[in-house]
Amino acid sequence: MSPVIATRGLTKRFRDHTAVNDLDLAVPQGVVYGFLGPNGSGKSTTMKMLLGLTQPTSGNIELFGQPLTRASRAQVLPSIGSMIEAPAGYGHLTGWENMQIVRCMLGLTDAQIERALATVRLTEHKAKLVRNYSLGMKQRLGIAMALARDPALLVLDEPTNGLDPAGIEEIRTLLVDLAGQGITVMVSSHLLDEIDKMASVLGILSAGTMIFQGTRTQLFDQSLPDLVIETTAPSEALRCVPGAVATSGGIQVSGYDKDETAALVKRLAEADVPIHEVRRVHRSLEDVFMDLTGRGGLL
Ligand SMILES: Nc1ncnc2c1ncn2[C@@H]1O[C@H](COP(=O)(O)OP(=O)(O)OP(=O)(O)O)[C@@H](O)[C@H]1O
Repeated sequence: MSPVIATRGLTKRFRDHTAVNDLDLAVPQGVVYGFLGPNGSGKSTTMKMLLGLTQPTSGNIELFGQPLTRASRAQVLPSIGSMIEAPAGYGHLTGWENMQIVRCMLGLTDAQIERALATVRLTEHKAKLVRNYSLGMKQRLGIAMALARDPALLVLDEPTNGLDPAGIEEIRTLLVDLAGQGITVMVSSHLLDEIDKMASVLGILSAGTMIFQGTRTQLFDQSLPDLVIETTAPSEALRCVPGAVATSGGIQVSGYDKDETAALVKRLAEADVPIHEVRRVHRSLEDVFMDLTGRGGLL
């Protein structure tokens, strides 16, 4: 199946600054795609280009297998719900009144509005003024606005921004549910933790460039956990293993694959270094990111 979003060489320059550089996105159907990167890495700019809100400097965009052009825009965009930057909503109107504006603009029915509010669990708060909503409720109203048109694709820019852990969990559950119903969800965040728990495919941006795209497992596969070798003779072991560092009870070394590990163990054994244990260090996704970004860190 062709991806719901596919870009080739997507690039956006603002004067002499390249905000998005040669991006090849591939967002499969029916997944939560986590679009991750630090502030200023180009996530919003990319999403705006996908929605036809800003023109790429170069490159191509395909949505639902169709090139995004001026001519195809009117056909394709109604299938996409979006929330870019701060959630929409007039504070002096109620949630319901805000949704009515969306209904009128998009020519929707009251039933669609009711359903969207129910999906984000705002039905019982729909008569409240939006300025009295919590941040989480405002975010959910923004998502309801994006959902009202029954989109096949949702594009959400930082929908968990500023939420407390319970609010994040609520949005996470909602987005995973929507993907379960076949809606493709592209969601950006600058926080690794928020994305990791909901996305099955990750795209990671750093300074406008995609440094990784794939599943979480593929991400882990790209990174080799450090090896820890327990020995009672760390000084001898260090002499045999260039680049190793001493740890309590042994030495630690990075970048050894399976074959290299076997050769290393053989070398240590031949040098009569007593080996009590050889193990991989447990790694968090955060560690893997650190590796990818050259220990400079992503976030
Ligand atoms: N209209 C614009 N004119 C000039 N530069 C811009 C414009 N929009 C974005 N930029 C620059 O492009 C880069 C990428 O910005 P963008 O907002 O896409 O990043 P982001 O990853 O979404 O970050 P954030 O989470 O902070 O919004 C930044 O350096 C930003 O200053």
